[in-house]
Amino acid sequence: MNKLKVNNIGKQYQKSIFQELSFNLNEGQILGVLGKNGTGKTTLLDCISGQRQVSTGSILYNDQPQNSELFKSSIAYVSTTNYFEQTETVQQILMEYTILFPEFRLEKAVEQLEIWNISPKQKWLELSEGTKVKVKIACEYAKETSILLLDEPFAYLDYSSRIQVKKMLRRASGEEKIILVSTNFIEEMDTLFTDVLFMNPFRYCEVINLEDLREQKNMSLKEIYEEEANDTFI
Ligand SMILES: Nc1ncnc2c1ncn2[C@@H]1O[C@H](COP(=O)(O)OP(=O)(O)OP(=O)(O)O)[C@@H](O)[C@H]1O
Repeated sequence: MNKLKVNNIGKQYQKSIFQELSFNLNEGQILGVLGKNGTGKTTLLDCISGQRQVSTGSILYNDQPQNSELFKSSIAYVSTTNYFEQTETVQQILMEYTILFPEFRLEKAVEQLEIWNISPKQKWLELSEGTKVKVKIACEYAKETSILLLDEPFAYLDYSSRIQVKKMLRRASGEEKIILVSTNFIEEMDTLFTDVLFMNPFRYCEVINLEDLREQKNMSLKEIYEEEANDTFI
Protein backbone atom coordinates (compact mmCIF):
# COMPACT_ATOMS: atom_id res chain seq x y z
CA MET A 1 0.00 0.00 0.00
CA ASN A 2 1.50 3.35 -1.06
CA LYS A 3 1.48 5.92 1.68
CA LEU A 4 2.06 9.66 2.11
CA LYS A 5 3.19 10.39 5.64
CA VAL A 6 3.08 13.94 6.98
CA ASN A 7 4.98 13.86 10.22
CA ASN A 8 4.54 16.62 12.81
CA ILE A 9 5.16 19.46 10.35
CA GLY A 10 5.06 23.17 11.04
CA LYS A 11 5.50 26.27 8.88
CA GLN A 12 6.51 29.65 10.17
CA TYR A 13 7.04 33.00 8.51
CA GLN A 14 6.95 36.00 10.86
CA LYS A 15 4.05 34.13 12.48
CA SER A 16 3.20 30.44 12.72
CA ILE A 17 0.94 29.30 9.84
CA PHE A 18 0.44 25.74 11.10
CA GLN A 19 2.16 23.48 13.60
CA GLU A 20 2.22 19.85 14.79
CA LEU A 21 0.32 18.70 11.72
CA SER A 22 0.43 14.93 11.19
CA PHE A 23 -1.51 12.60 8.93
CA ASN A 24 -1.18 9.56 6.68
CA LEU A 25 -2.91 9.12 3.32
CA ASN A 26 -3.22 5.93 1.29
CA GLU A 27 -3.96 5.46 -2.41
CA GLY A 28 -7.60 6.09 -3.28
CA GLN A 29 -8.11 8.74 -0.60
CA ILE A 30 -9.22 12.24 -1.67
CA LEU A 31 -8.47 14.79 1.02
CA GLY A 32 -10.29 18.14 1.06
CA VAL A 33 -8.05 20.80 2.59
CA LEU A 34 -10.51 23.38 3.92
CA GLY A 35 -10.38 26.61 5.91
CA LYS A 36 -10.80 30.32 5.58
CA ASN A 37 -8.54 32.57 3.51
CA GLY A 38 -5.02 32.72 4.90
CA THR A 39 -5.23 29.57 7.06
CA GLY A 40 -2.39 27.91 5.12
CA LYS A 41 -4.05 25.65 2.53
CA THR A 42 -1.72 26.71 -0.31
CA THR A 43 1.27 26.72 2.03
CA LEU A 44 0.53 23.12 3.03
CA LEU A 45 0.28 21.93 -0.60
CA ASP A 46 3.43 23.90 -1.53
CA CYS A 47 5.26 22.20 1.36
CA ILE A 48 4.11 18.72 0.31
CA SER A 49 5.09 19.41 -3.31
CA GLY A 50 8.54 20.54 -2.19
CA GLN A 51 8.07 24.07 -3.59
CA ARG A 52 8.41 25.40 -0.03
CA GLN A 53 10.36 23.97 2.89
CA VAL A 54 8.64 23.02 6.14
CA SER A 55 10.07 24.75 9.24
CA THR A 56 9.78 21.58 11.33
CA GLY A 57 8.86 17.93 10.80
CA SER A 58 9.12 15.73 7.72
CA ILE A 59 7.09 14.46 4.76
CA LEU A 60 7.69 10.97 3.41
CA TYR A 61 6.33 8.91 0.53
CA ASN A 62 6.73 5.17 1.05
CA ASP A 63 9.28 6.04 3.74
CA GLN A 64 11.39 8.06 1.25
CA PRO A 65 12.23 11.72 2.04
CA GLN A 66 11.23 14.67 -0.14
CA ASN A 67 14.70 15.01 -1.68
CA SER A 68 14.64 11.39 -2.93
CA GLU A 69 14.09 10.63 -6.60
CA LEU A 70 11.11 8.42 -5.70
CA PHE A 71 9.36 11.28 -3.90
CA LYS A 72 10.06 13.86 -6.60
CA SER A 73 8.79 11.61 -9.38
CA SER A 74 5.66 10.69 -7.40
CA ILE A 75 4.19 14.20 -7.17
CA ALA A 76 2.04 16.14 -9.66
CA TYR A 77 0.88 19.60 -8.61
CA VAL A 78 -1.80 21.85 -10.12
CA SER A 79 -0.78 25.11 -8.45
CA THR A 80 -2.26 28.56 -9.05
CA THR A 81 1.08 29.81 -10.41
CA ASN A 82 1.03 30.72 -14.08
CA TYR A 83 3.86 28.72 -15.60
CA PHE A 84 3.22 28.93 -19.36
CA GLU A 85 4.26 31.50 -21.98
CA GLN A 86 1.41 33.65 -23.29
CA THR A 87 2.09 32.88 -26.96
CA GLU A 88 2.60 29.11 -26.75
CA THR A 89 -0.16 26.82 -27.90
CA VAL A 90 -1.65 23.96 -25.90
CA GLN A 91 0.07 21.64 -28.40
CA GLN A 92 3.46 23.20 -27.53
CA ILE A 93 2.71 22.85 -23.82
CA LEU A 94 1.99 19.14 -24.36
CA MET A 95 5.33 18.78 -26.19
CA GLU A 96 7.17 20.51 -23.33
CA TYR A 97 5.59 18.14 -20.82
CA THR A 98 6.61 15.18 -23.00
CA ILE A 99 10.24 16.35 -23.02
CA LEU A 100 10.44 17.46 -19.39
CA PHE A 101 8.55 14.75 -17.53
CA PRO A 102 9.28 11.05 -18.21
CA GLU A 103 6.15 10.17 -16.21
CA PHE A 104 3.91 12.24 -18.56
CA ARG A 105 1.51 10.27 -20.79
CA LEU A 106 0.68 12.40 -23.83
CA GLU A 107 -2.27 10.29 -24.99
CA LYS A 108 -3.90 10.59 -21.56
CA ALA A 109 -3.65 14.41 -21.62
CA VAL A 110 -4.94 14.56 -25.21
CA GLU A 111 -7.88 12.33 -24.28
CA GLN A 112 -8.76 14.52 -21.29
CA LEU A 113 -8.54 17.72 -23.38
CA GLU A 114 -10.83 16.13 -25.97
CA ILE A 115 -13.36 15.23 -23.28
CA TRP A 116 -13.29 18.89 -22.24
CA ASN A 117 -13.45 20.16 -25.86
CA ILE A 118 -10.20 22.08 -25.61
CA SER A 119 -8.40 22.50 -28.92
CA PRO A 120 -4.59 21.98 -28.79
CA LYS A 121 -4.27 24.71 -31.45
CA GLN A 122 -5.30 27.50 -29.09
CA LYS A 123 -2.68 29.85 -27.63
CA TRP A 124 -2.41 30.18 -23.86
CA LEU A 125 -3.32 33.90 -23.99
CA GLU A 126 -6.50 33.08 -25.93
CA LEU A 127 -7.83 30.74 -23.24
CA SER A 128 -10.36 31.75 -20.59
CA GLU A 129 -9.19 31.42 -16.97
CA GLY A 130 -11.37 28.33 -16.48
CA THR A 131 -9.93 26.68 -19.60
CA LYS A 132 -6.38 27.45 -18.42
CA VAL A 133 -7.11 25.62 -15.17
CA LYS A 134 -8.49 22.66 -17.12
CA VAL A 135 -5.33 22.49 -19.30
CA LYS A 136 -3.16 22.48 -16.18
CA ILE A 137 -5.31 19.77 -14.58
CA ALA A 138 -5.20 17.61 -17.75
CA CYS A 139 -1.39 17.93 -17.92
CA GLU A 140 -0.75 17.12 -14.26
CA TYR A 141 -3.32 14.31 -14.20
CA ALA A 142 -1.60 12.77 -17.23
CA LYS A 143 1.63 12.39 -15.27
CA GLU A 144 1.72 8.84 -13.96
CA THR A 145 2.35 9.87 -10.37
CA SER A 146 0.96 8.42 -7.17
CA ILE A 147 0.20 11.81 -5.60
CA LEU A 148 -1.90 14.57 -7.20
CA LEU A 149 -2.13 17.95 -5.47
CA LEU A 150 -4.61 20.61 -6.63
CA ASP A 151 -4.69 24.12 -5.19
CA GLU A 152 -8.19 25.62 -5.55
CA PRO A 153 -8.96 23.92 -8.89
CA PHE A 154 -12.61 25.02 -8.80
CA ALA A 155 -12.12 28.79 -8.45
CA TYR A 156 -12.62 29.72 -12.11
CA LEU A 157 -14.80 26.78 -13.11
CA ASP A 158 -18.51 27.03 -13.93
CA TYR A 159 -20.96 24.54 -12.42
CA SER A 160 -20.77 21.92 -15.19
CA SER A 161 -16.97 22.17 -15.35
CA ARG A 162 -16.80 21.59 -11.60
CA ILE A 163 -18.86 18.43 -12.10
CA GLN A 164 -16.51 17.33 -14.93
CA VAL A 165 -13.40 17.90 -12.81
CA LYS A 166 -14.94 16.07 -9.85
CA LYS A 167 -15.67 13.14 -12.17
CA MET A 168 -12.07 13.14 -13.37
CA LEU A 169 -10.76 13.25 -9.79
CA ARG A 170 -12.92 10.28 -8.81
CA ARG A 171 -11.47 8.42 -11.79
CA ALA A 172 -7.95 9.41 -10.68
CA SER A 173 -8.70 8.10 -7.20
CA GLY A 174 -9.78 4.78 -8.77
CA GLU A 175 -6.37 4.74 -10.50
CA GLU A 176 -4.94 4.53 -6.98
CA LYS A 177 -3.65 8.06 -6.71
CA ILE A 178 -3.50 9.91 -3.40
CA ILE A 179 -5.29 13.22 -4.01
CA LEU A 180 -5.23 16.45 -2.00
CA VAL A 181 -7.53 19.31 -3.02
CA SER A 182 -7.61 22.72 -1.37
CA THR A 183 -10.87 24.54 -1.96
CA ASN A 184 -13.22 27.23 -0.75
CA PHE A 185 -16.11 25.45 -2.54
CA ILE A 186 -17.76 23.43 0.19
CA GLU A 187 -21.34 22.93 -1.02
CA GLU A 188 -20.70 20.45 -3.82
CA MET A 189 -17.88 18.48 -2.23
CA ASP A 190 -19.73 15.90 -0.11
CA THR A 191 -19.60 13.54 -3.07
CA LEU A 192 -15.89 14.03 -3.74
CA PHE A 193 -13.84 13.94 -0.56
CA THR A 194 -13.19 10.77 1.40
CA ASP A 195 -11.50 12.82 4.12
CA VAL A 196 -11.27 16.42 5.25
CA LEU A 197 -8.73 18.60 7.03
CA PHE A 198 -9.98 21.85 8.55
CA MET A 199 -7.01 24.24 8.65
CA ASN A 200 -7.26 26.38 11.75
CA PRO A 201 -4.37 28.22 13.41
CA PHE A 202 -6.11 28.17 16.81
CA ARG A 203 -6.70 24.48 17.11
CA TYR A 204 -5.09 21.05 16.69
CA CYS A 205 -5.83 20.00 13.07
CA GLU A 206 -6.32 16.42 11.95
CA VAL A 207 -7.55 14.45 8.94
CA ILE A 208 -11.06 13.09 9.53
CA ASN A 209 -12.97 10.52 7.48
CA LEU A 210 -15.86 12.47 5.94
CA GLU A 211 -18.42 9.66 5.95
CA ASP A 212 -17.82 9.00 9.66
CA LEU A 213 -18.01 12.71 10.43
CA ARG A 214 -21.27 13.19 8.52
CA GLU A 215 -22.82 10.13 10.18
CA GLN A 216 -21.70 11.21 13.63
CA LYS A 217 -23.07 14.75 13.22
CA ASN A 218 -25.91 13.94 10.83
CA MET A 219 -24.97 17.03 8.82
CA SER A 220 -23.72 17.95 5.34
CA LEU A 221 -20.12 19.06 4.85
CA LYS A 222 -21.32 22.67 4.51
CA GLU A 223 -23.14 22.51 7.85
CA ILE A 224 -20.10 20.91 9.51
CA TYR A 225 -17.85 23.61 8.02
CA GLU A 226 -20.14 26.37 9.30
CA GLU A 227 -20.22 24.83 12.77
CA GLU A 228 -16.43 24.63 12.77
CA ALA A 229 -16.15 28.26 11.66
CA ASN A 230 -18.62 29.48 14.33
CA ASP A 231 -16.90 27.48 17.04
CA THR A 232 -13.51 28.96 16.47
CA PHE A 233 -14.10 32.33 14.81
CA ILE A 234 -11.97 31.29 11.82
N1 LIG B 1 6.23 34.03 1.39
C1 LIG B 1 5.50 34.39 2.45
N2 LIG B 1 6.02 35.18 3.42
C2 LIG B 1 5.30 35.51 4.52
N3 LIG B 1 4.03 35.12 4.74
C3 LIG B 1 3.46 34.34 3.80
C4 LIG B 1 4.15 33.94 2.61
N4 LIG B 1 3.33 33.16 1.88
C5 LIG B 1 2.15 33.08 2.56
N5 LIG B 1 2.24 33.79 3.70
C6 LIG B 1 1.19 33.91 4.72
O1 LIG B 1 0.81 32.60 5.10
C7 LIG B 1 -0.58 32.58 5.42
C8 LIG B 1 -1.24 31.43 4.70
O2 LIG B 1 -1.28 31.72 3.30
P1 LIG B 1 -1.90 30.68 2.27
O3 LIG B 1 -1.82 31.31 0.92
O4 LIG B 1 -1.26 29.36 2.46
O5 LIG B 1 -3.41 30.60 2.77
P2 LIG B 1 -4.67 29.93 2.06
O6 LIG B 1 -5.40 29.20 3.13
O7 LIG B 1 -4.25 29.16 0.88
O8 LIG B 1 -5.51 31.21 1.63
P3 LIG B 1 -6.56 31.44 0.43
O9 LIG B 1 -7.84 30.72 0.80
O10 LIG B 1 -6.73 32.92 0.45
O11 LIG B 1 -5.93 30.93 -0.84
C9 LIG B 1 -1.14 33.96 5.07
O12 LIG B 1 -1.25 34.71 6.26
C10 LIG B 1 -0.09 34.53 4.16
O13 LIG B 1 -0.05 35.92 4.27
